[in-house]
Amino acid sequence: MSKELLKIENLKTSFRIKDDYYAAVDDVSLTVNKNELLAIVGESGCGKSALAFSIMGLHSRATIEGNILFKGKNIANLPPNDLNKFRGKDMGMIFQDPLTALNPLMIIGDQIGETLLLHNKNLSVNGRKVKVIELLKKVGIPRPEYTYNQFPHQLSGGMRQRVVIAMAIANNPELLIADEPTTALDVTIQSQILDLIKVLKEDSHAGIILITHDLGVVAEMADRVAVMYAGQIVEIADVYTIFENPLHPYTRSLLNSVPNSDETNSRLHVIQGVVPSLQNLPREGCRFSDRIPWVDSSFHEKNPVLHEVSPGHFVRCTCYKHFYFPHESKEEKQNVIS
Ligand SMILES: Nc1ncnc2c1ncn2[C@@H]1O[C@H](COP(=O)(O)OP(=O)(O)OP(=O)(O)O)[C@@H](O)[C@H]1O
Repeated sequence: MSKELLKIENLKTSFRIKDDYYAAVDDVSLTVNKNELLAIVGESGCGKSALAFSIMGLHSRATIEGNILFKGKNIANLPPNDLNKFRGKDMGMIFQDPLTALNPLMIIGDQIGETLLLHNKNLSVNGRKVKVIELLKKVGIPRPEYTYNQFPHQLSGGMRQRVVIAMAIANNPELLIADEPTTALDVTIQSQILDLIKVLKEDSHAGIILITHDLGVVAEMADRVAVMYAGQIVEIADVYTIFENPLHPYTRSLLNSVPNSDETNSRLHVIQGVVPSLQNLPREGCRFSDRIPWVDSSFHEKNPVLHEVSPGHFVRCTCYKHFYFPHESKEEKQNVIS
């Protein structure tokens, strides 16, 4: 049986702004296998959430082009009723902000119970309660019977995120999408939540898409990494390759902008500028070229495509062969990939 759980082909998600449509996700293709954690990284505004919401069918006003194949079935543009058969059952999502993901007027037990009921209409009231308590225990809530009757505002941020995870995994999804699940949490709680996601992967062999800014988390958790810039994947490879042999200037800039305790003398690189807004995104040529103006424009492709430079390692635009950091020594600059 195929290991492939999700296959996205040429996905384009566009938002209407005034009278025009602008693609926030532009020609993205990727796969997620069972028992695999694919991390998606990139600065704010690169299109990571737009991609996650497209997979879950959560955009109400966007146009979606391309294919989203879940176990071979194309779920792009399915009517909500058909999509609901997958959402919350085969596919679960952990959102960035647990407060907005929970209903403030409903006790925790009823919220999780409702998710169970949606996909298992025969579950008795008692059976549901037993299952909810089990789920609360599974996500590490210390007094599940007590928390069952609490409202979201009575819980700490970490506990709320655990509840959101319990909802996401209630129906044993085969695909779990976690969109910056620890952004709103302090560092100790962050690592507990990430450990929980790791355990879930080990226990259920689900495929997981983890969207994060945190490269430390990526190094620790991911099997493969997709680096997104301005709506496109600019590099994708297994986690070891991304950290040991990053090629795209954007990947290298991201990695080089993070302090590394092993290399106390190395200089950090500050990526110039910001991700352009949707209306100002360059739609032709290398989208990252404006942020590396010291690299000669002739080195960029006119229509950059993903090149497979080694099995499973794809890089967009041949400019990677000529990239160097301005602070690098002459020798290092000459050492660029030929
Ligand atoms: N509903 C919308 N209507 C118009 N533009 C949108 C909409 N949602 C997102 N965008 C724009 O699409 C682009 C990608 O946004 P997205 O939220 O996917 O980025 P992101 O990489 O997830 O950022 P963050 O890490 O901050 O969550 C941004 O320019 C954003 O302003």
